[in-house]
Amino acid sequence: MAASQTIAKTVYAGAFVHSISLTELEICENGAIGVDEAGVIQFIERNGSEEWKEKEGWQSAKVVRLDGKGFFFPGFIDTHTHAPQHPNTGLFGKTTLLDWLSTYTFPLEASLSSLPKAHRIYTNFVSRTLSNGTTTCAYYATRHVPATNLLSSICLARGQRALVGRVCMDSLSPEYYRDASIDSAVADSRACVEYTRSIDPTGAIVRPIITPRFAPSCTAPCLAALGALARETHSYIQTHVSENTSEIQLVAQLFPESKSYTDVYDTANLLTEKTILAHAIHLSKQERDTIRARGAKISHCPASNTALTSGCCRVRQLLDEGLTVGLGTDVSGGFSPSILEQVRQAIWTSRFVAMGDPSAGAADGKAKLSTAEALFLATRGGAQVVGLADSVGGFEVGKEWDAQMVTLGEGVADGAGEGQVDVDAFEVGGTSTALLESTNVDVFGWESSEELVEKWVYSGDDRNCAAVWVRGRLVHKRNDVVL
Ligand SMILES: Nc1nc2[nH]cnc2c(=O)[nH]1
Ligand SMILES: [Zn+2]
Repeated sequence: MAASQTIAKTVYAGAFVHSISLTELEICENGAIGVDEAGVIQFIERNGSEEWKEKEGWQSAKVVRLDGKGFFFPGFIDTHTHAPQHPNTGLFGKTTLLDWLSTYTFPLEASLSSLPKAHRIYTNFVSRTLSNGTTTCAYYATRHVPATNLLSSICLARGQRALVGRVCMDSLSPEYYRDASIDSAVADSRACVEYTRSIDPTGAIVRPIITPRFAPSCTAPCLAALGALARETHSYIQTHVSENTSEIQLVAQLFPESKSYTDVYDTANLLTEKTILAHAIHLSKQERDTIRARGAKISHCPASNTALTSGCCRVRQLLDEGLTVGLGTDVSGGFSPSILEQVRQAIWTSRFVAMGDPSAGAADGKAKLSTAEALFLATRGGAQVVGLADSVGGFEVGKEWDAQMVTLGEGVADGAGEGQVDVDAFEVGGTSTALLESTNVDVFGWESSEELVEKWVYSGDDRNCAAVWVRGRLVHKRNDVVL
């Protein structure tokens, strides 16, 4: 499924679900969404209306009909992940951030000096994120220019929207995996920006992102040079902030002149409206105020934060204070490439905060995120974080068709019917192996639409992701699906 396929005018008919505010989902049981040849939504009809059949030019449109249990849902947006770390997914033992980096992460990333190895990992990871419904991804690559450029090319060829960043690190990292100088770090980053712009001049699919790994990996002059490069090239910026308490202490030692971790980045002009800050768990009020004032955005990475025991991010507080938040898988600190998994994990983390996590202070009943709120972060919130709020994240006329088709299986066979059950009258069989294998979500037929969404969130996975489109192009399809 290459990005070069031509798109037919298409009507997506059936149920659709999307966020209409932080707290509200629209669940339309019988809709029709018309998408033109440019992948742009031209009309949305609700309540079984078929007025579109009278619209000029739409009579011969292709129709993708979703019958049975399921719905169209906006593509997920992963606001922070590390493609080269994918082979380590699930491998972290009992480490915390700093020993995890030196034990697991730096050796693997360094090995992507081998382009064939990078090719194998990146093609697999892009397929994996697409098959989980991720239509946009903010990727860290490694410090290697050829492998970083390869990741940009793969995203473009597969049609996945991506921000792709060459990782900069001129300090404290091992000798075998370090930028030789500030000049080379800047020159190599510039080369990656230029390459990405050369293969996708409008940035419709891939865009470059300046990527200082995190403050401990960069000297102050290197951070400042990267801030200047981002300004000069009008680029996005991504980095990590305030993930782990030992890391915060290390930053205080390395940058004694700075008021805080956030201030290190602010001094280097790295906090802009186009900045994505991953984790942001232990920020002070002053730091949060600075981030908001600069318009920088936050990627909440709940699975990673728990896996590396970094802490419980108080997302409710960030939202209440007006910060912009999306979700990130942070593979391989995070153990899953799925944003649906992050939706669950974000809800869980918020419940730990609500119950009174020791690092989060007193219990806070208001902290709990609802399913609708977590799905907002996964779609519209993410779109705000990566600068695409006008084009993706929800279904409106004028937005682009970045969507996934969620199917929830045929339903569990109704052997018993209603009323009295005579145990002896039933065969002691079981649900078919085929059904067990095809979905993890058991649907009995009496669930409301709202309950089907809840079931998908709590027990769904990539088996429920039947097809995925970016800008109207089909970029993933489950094998059994005929469109
Ligand atoms: N989670 C995470 N935090 C980091 N801080 C610096 N590098 C990394 C990384 O690769 N993953
Ligand atoms: Zn990360």
